[in-house]
Amino acid sequence: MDTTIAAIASAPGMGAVGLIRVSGPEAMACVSRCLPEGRKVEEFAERYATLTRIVDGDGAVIDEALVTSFRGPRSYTGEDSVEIACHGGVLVMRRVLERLLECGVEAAQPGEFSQRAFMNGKMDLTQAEAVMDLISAQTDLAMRAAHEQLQGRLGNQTEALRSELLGIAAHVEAFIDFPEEDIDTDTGVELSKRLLQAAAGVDRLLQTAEQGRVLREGLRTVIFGAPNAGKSSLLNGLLGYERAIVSDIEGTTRDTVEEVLNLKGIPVRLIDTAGVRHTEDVIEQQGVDRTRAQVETADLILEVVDGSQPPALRLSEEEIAGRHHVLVINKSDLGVYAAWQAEQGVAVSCLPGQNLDDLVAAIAHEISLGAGEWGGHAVAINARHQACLKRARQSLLAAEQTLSAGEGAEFISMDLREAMDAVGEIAGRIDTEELLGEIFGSFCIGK
Ligand SMILES: Nc1nc2c(c(=O)[nH]1)N(C=O)[C@@H](CNc1ccc(C(=O)N[C@@H](CCC(=O)O)C(=O)O)cc1)CN2
Ligand SMILES: Nc1nc2c(ncn2[C@@H]2O[C@H](COP(=O)(O)OP(=O)(O)OP(=O)(O)O)[C@@H](O)[C@H]2O)c(=O)[nH]1
Ligand SMILES: [Mg+2]
Repeated sequence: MDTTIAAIASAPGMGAVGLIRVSGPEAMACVSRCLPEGRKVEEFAERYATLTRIVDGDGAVIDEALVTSFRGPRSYTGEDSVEIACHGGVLVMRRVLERLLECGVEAAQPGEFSQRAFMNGKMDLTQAEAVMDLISAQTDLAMRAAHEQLQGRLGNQTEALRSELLGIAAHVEAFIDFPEEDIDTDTGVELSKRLLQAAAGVDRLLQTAEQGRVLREGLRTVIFGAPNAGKSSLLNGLLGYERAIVSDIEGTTRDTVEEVLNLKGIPVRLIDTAGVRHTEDVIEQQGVDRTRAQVETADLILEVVDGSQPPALRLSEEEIAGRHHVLVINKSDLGVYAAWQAEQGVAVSCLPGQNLDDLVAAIAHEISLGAGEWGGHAVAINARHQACLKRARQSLLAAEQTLSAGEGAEFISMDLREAMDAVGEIAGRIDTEELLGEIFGSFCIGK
């Protein structure tokens, strides 16, 4: 962290304005070297944009830019920082960055600005993660969840939990200091109650894992069915534009086609697949294999059938057991074949101009949208938080069992310490560089 780093912070590619970020002890000095003779960032009004030229080593102009300085600790990273808002040309930004590298800065690693902000106590780990969630959010609901986390909601909850555990541990440890004293019945009952309450708190957080995963990654929704059932037509109908090729030739879709649909705030990753049938065509067969693989990992299966025809190939009972599954009886405009009437499904038509509201409602129902389960939670944890919380729960339950079994306080204390470590890890009480590197390494450059 004694180096000075720089990166393009705006999206890759051309834009009206491009932002280059510089952070570290030499940020102002390095940027000053890129300015015309006599101009110094140190003399610019701090936190105000100043118009200046950026020049190369020979004094030739690279660009005209707005430069803003932030003196640490009052900056995003907590270090001295400078932002250069230059023209958003790919070449312009690259030239400015190259000039900075000549002037002594190093190219930032992915997530390095946020990692520094974390190291300098500007944000906890859940907030740093929330920054990335916010950037990658695809729906309002996902954005709101990221915002809650960025405000410190999850970090505050886990830190409160940790401090409760610390309180319990202090109580338990008092008995270790006086080995002749056993934990008396009243204290044992009280401690046990507090341990179980803490475990219940952990459980409540764990229950938001599924929602968190879907908000971050989207609900993997696979459109399955025989060739010509109208799967690609359904994809297009739900999206509201012609994403996939539709034709009356069986086997039109060969590879999977994926697009995100915003379904009442939930990002739904719709995956159109190749129609499943027996085929001698090796390429089509590969498509069919891909379809089968997609079905196995789907969060939701939309099984599309041609309702104007008698039932043929269907997913088996075993294949849909315990899965979110909606039967879509398509081509209802041609009349629904009698055998389908008895089935639990949604009759639709994917001809252009038809509305698919009934299907959207059925999907929403299937994933419990109607029950107000979405968006009601203040937090939605990610996979890393989930792993920490599972460890914490296990240790808490172990501590409670040790207590109930009347075993020594030092054993309870050990379990509690493990639980505290696991909970503390969520907000970033981690002492290995490696783990941090792994987390921040998945961020984007310039963040
Ligand atoms: N130009 C620009 N826009 C940006 C960012 C940025 O870094 N630069 N952000 C980056 O992601 C986000 C805003 N987040 C920020 C958070 C804190 C500070 C900051 O300077 N904090 C100081 C001062 C606080 C204050 O003045 O109240 C501090 O915490 O001490 C800056 C940006 C979105 N927009
Ligand atoms: N009448 C009617 N025709 C439909 C409907 N939906 C799709 N079709 C027609 O059915 C044919 C097949 O549609 P696709 O969407 O390509 O079918 P698919 O299931 O994707 O087929 P494959 O990609 O070959 O597996 C096309 O000619 C569509 O226009 C519908 O609701 N009503
Ligand atoms: Mg198709």
